[in-house]
Amino acid sequence: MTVTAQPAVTAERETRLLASVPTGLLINGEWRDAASGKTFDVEDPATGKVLLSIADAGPEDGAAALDAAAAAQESWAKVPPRERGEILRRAFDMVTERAEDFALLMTLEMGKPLAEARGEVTYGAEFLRWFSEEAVRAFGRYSVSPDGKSRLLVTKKPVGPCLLITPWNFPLAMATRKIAPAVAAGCTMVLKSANLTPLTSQLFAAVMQEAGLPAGVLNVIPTSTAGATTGPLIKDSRLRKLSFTGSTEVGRRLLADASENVLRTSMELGGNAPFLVFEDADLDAAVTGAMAAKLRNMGEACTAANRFIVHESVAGEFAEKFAAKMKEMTTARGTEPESKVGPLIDGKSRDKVHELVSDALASGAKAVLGGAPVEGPGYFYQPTILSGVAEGTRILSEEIFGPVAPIITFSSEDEAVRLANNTEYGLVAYVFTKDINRGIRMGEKLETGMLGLNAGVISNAAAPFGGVKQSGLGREGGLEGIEEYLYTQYIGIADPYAS
Ligand SMILES: NC(=O)c1ccc[n+]([C@@H]2O[C@H](COP(=O)([O-])OP(=O)(O)OC[C@H]3O[C@@H](n4cnc5c(N)ncnc54)[C@H](O)[C@@H]3O)[C@@H](O)[C@H]2O)c1
Ligand SMILES: O=CCCC(=O)O
Repeated sequence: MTVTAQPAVTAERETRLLASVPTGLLINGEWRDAASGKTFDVEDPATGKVLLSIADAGPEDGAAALDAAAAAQESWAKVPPRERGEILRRAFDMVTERAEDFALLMTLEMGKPLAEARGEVTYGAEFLRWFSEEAVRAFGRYSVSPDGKSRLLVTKKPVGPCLLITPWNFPLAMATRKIAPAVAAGCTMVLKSANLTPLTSQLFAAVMQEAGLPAGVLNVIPTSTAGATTGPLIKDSRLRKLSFTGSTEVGRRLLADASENVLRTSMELGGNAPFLVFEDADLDAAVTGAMAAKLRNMGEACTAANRFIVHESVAGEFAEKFAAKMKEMTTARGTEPESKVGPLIDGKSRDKVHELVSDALASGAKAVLGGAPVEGPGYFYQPTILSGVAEGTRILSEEIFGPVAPIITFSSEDEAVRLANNTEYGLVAYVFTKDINRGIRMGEKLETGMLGLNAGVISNAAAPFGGVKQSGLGREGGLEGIEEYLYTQYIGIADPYAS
């Protein structure tokens, strides 16, 4: 495996890369037009220019994709686990070899700075490597019943055809985090990629084909009509699982739809992460962590720190040091070498960010830095810090999804915990303290699926990613990730000594 050097970004390279992206639907191993012949445009959020038009799946295409997945399920489940793992391992090598292509494509369609996109390639590819290793470890067990009169054989089997729905913010990693464990477990799939960033999934699906994935195992249906195209699939009895990553609002609706067939579901939903800085924290480390937890992906991450809850004795110094670092962050198209903060995904998202900031300012908060959209083309927003944000302000209860850090203060550990848990979300929390006992106590008291202790980014293919409360159900990655695509079957065996 060779990792490519970092070639310069030129208009020709962009054009060549875009020309290599399949623009059709992938159904039963073939790229084809939508039955309606319709296409939709994918835009560069930094310039508003159309990058590519791709096939726009409708209900008929969705049905064809599920037909293919259902038809391939039985034979795919019989493919030896080692072979499934080897396909994933080849895909890992191929994505790594084409890292620069994947990174540039993500920067073009999603906006993140190229350096961050490279980071996502590493992160996203790691799910392929991790699950290539997990494919051969879906162990069951054999035991003697407590009364000794029978034997218990417990096996793991693939759940069957899955519908995977992914968001726009991590175009590669959110796809590989679902596809890799499904492949490892022996499930077939229909992937509905995000309509704002479908291109990375298109290229990745082509890589999976090249890596040897049989026809029908992965079917890809980008669409501009998500509900109409995937709704019938969720109600089709051949579908056995829905794995969704996206907003809590949409997840809640899909869960209701999935209840009709009592579908197995995984839900990776929204977050409202608290970032706690205690009075004994190493403030420089806390600021480094805050920069990562806030500005990774321009704040467009479910794991983004949404509320900075800082002890009153260090809040002023923390805000000052944080602002000094934030000031160094240049907003520019992600392909520009100086870019540290790319554009937000679209005008609607930027308006929502500004609405939350304006509401906080009107409620008495102070802008330590920023506080407005960036003039000119693209959906850029100034890196922003707000201090003196009052409890109950909207910005503390809604996902910001932008480079904005509201600071609220506390005076006791109990108050910090109360503020942190005061949300319907429960994805991740960050805690900065030098007191290890306090760190452990926070792990016990904070209602989140994940905790970063003196760390601002904890995403890792080897770790179980997921939330509690309205942040979702199930886990992706880690030892747990493959379990989401397996069901347990128990076979009771009569006493082998009975005559
Ligand atoms: N917990 C996690 O792991 C995680 C990871 C990334 C993003 N997110 C969350 O995702 C959200 C941002 O992503 P988004 O704006 O793409 O979310 P979204 O809920 O709007 O869309 C997510 C996906 O669902 C599709 N969709 C929308 N309506 C649908 C419907 N009726 N039927 C079927 N599919 C439908 C979209 O086209 C997209 O592919 C944030 O809330 C963020 O926190 C969570
Ligand atoms: O947006 C949420 C996913 C972020 C991650 O996997 O680190």
